[in-house]
Amino acid sequence: MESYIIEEQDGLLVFTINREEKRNAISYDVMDGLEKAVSLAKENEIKAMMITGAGESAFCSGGDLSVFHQLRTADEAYVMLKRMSDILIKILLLPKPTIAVMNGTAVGGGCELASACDFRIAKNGMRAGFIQGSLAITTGWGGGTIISEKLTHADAMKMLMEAIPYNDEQLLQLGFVHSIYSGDAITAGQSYLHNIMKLESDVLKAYKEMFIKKMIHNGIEERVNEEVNRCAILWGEEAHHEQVAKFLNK
Ligand SMILES: CC[C@@H](C(=O)O)C(=O)SCCNC(=O)CCNC(=O)[C@H](O)C(C)(C)COP(=O)(O)OP(=O)(O)OC[C@H]1O[C@@H](n2cnc3c(N)ncnc32)[C@H](O)[C@@H]1OP(=O)(O)O
Repeated sequence: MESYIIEEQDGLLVFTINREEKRNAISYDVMDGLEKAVSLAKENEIKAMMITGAGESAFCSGGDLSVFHQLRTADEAYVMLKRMSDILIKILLLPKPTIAVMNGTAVGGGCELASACDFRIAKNGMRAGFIQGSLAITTGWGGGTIISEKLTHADAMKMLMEAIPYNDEQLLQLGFVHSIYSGDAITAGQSYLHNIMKLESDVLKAYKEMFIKKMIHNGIEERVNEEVNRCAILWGEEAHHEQVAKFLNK
């Protein structure tokens, strides 16, 4: 089975992580798919991009720990973290509206992926959190930097430093989630974007570029690189490997 699905519906490019049995963890194959999707999303007939996960249980459980646990040193981790951070930057700076439809649990890198999107909507009952701190690392795909641009200082810091999952209502209050839905993920995403999709592509592009300019002015790319470097160093420490081993051996 393919680890991702890319489909187009009336100008909306939908990317679905298709690894339900692994709670839609991000593997190297999923990274390939995201790179392909972002490139397809640039085509003229695409007005907006949606990212979601297969099934009812998880949006994305972050990096695939069973694979990434083999990366032991800072240098080894850096290559993986940098690649995924480049993907997040591409999503962030895509001159089209993007939405993460969080159809279930989003933790670790799953929250980072959602952060790169302009809008985040959550299925009722889901939970999400930047739990990286509990694994003795920081966010390492750029998500910490990105969310510090989008939430208030205190809310972003609380989410990163508490490193716990929050429920849907708490996520709404923190400003991480913009709407709570019930039912089918793709329908919910289409419904959220309904009015936006009525506008001309050039209008959407002009608005999105205002936000892109601000982020670039704020040095987003350089700051994300710093995040990747610092996470890579923590990744190489024994404290991180011990926490991951605990999850894998549970
Ligand atoms: C690596 C990048 C880094 C970053 O920079 O951000 C990160 O992403 S760090 C965060 C990594 N993610 C995690 O620590 C989350 C780990 N997963 C969980 O805590 C839980 O699985 C869940 C997401 C809360 C879901 O819980 P539940 O519904 O009870 O499912 P299970 O725990 O039983 O999992 C089912 C199945 O899936 C495997 N799984 C889940 N998450 C991952 C993952 N991230 N990587 C690899 N495999 C994962 C889990 O091991 C189970 O497999 P089987 O035992 O073979 O069925």
